[in-house]
Amino acid sequence: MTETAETSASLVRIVEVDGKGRALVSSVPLRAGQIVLRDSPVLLYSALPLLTPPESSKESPNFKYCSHCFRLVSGAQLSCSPCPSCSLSVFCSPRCQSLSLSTSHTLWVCQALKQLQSFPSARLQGSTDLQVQMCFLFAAYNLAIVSPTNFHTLLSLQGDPSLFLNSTETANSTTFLHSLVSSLLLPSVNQDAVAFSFSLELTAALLAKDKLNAFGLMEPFTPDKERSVRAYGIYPRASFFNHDCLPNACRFDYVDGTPADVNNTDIIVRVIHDVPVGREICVSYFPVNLKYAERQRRLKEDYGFICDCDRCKVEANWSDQEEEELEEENFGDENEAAMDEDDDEEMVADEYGGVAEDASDFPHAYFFLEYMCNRENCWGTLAPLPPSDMTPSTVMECNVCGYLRNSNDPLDAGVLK
Ligand SMILES: C[S@@+](CC[C@H](N)C(=O)[O-])C[C@H]1O[C@@H](n2cnc3c(N)ncnc32)[C@H](O)[C@@H]1O
Repeated sequence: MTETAETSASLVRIVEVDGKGRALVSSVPLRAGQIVLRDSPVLLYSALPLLTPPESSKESPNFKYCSHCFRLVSGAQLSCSPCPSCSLSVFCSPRCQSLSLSTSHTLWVCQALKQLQSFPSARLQGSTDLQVQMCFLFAAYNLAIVSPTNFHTLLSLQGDPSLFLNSTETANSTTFLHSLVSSLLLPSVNQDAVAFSFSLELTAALLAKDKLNAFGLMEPFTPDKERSVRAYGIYPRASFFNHDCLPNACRFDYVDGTPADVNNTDIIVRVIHDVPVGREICVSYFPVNLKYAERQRRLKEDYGFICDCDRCKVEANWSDQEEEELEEENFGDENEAAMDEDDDEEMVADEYGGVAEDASDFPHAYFFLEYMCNRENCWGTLAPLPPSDMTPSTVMECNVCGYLRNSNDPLDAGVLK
């Protein structure tokens, strides 16, 4: 991937779209596979339960990943010692440990973790969700201390405090988390620099920013396990991508990639097919195989909107039976997305990845054939590798399992890596 953040930054621009808020649209015609954005996180935090009893701390799920760069800690590194002070964090290298002291694992974070461990609250211990939210709040308030500018950026993202104060249940857990953070002795922060006053409202606002904008860095893919998240990150520029159930872009990360890569937690967004100038670039906020009702439920509950995309408009009219049949045909067994050869005739892509009018009852069939990974239990999205000299690559990469496939090969022809 040769494009830099600087060159790709000019490929998209931010606009306001009615009913969606800010959005990213293409400033130039884009070629399939082109990188439109590379973004680094302003903060990262573990998605795994924070608290484990001290006697079993070596087996803590958190110790699978470096607490700073979130790489899988493997082989000889398994003997890495946890932070001697809090014993809740582990680092994959002296470099990560040393960097973390001024960034992710400052004295305050370390002491706060230690205090939580020493005086555990039964409510916190009993809820993984609260532990993960607590982890986020540590990272967010720590950001206010180590980088007021990035803290401002976090506050500028979409997300209103009312999201975490509007029902008795959420207000109750927000109040609980806020009082826990309050008890953990935030060091004196230069209030002018960060321009915030520590309050329940602020904690609620931060939780809302996290809920609407965090990207998950997944645990390594295995076909026999559900997809699960190892860490969440806030990527401010990537946060401007809106959702579409038939996305024209998808994001990649290479967290466990080359050991020398110091930007291993960056995310890279590539368009999956050609996109004309002025078109909104959207990603899918979850795997594309989810059914209409499930997608609508998640978008409403997690992101607060009703999706009115082209795919939803079509699927809103499907009967349960039709949905079941199409589910069988497309998402049934591994490799069955190939469908019958006869069906193929109706699925002719136009130049921008859309399909011909006569497929109006299932205009997205082509999408699943072409851009959905057919490995068992993967449901990732495929995008071509970046073009070289604007010549599109024929190699498609899956953004979940990472496999590479030549798009000219039959779907069951196996993989390149
Ligand atoms: C990660 S942010 C995307 C950027 C956001 N539009 C902004 O102004 O910052 C997610 C939020 O954008 C809005 N959004 C995203 N996709 C949408 C869509 N397809 N239709 C309506 N609103 C959408 C929702 O408010 C959602 O909670």
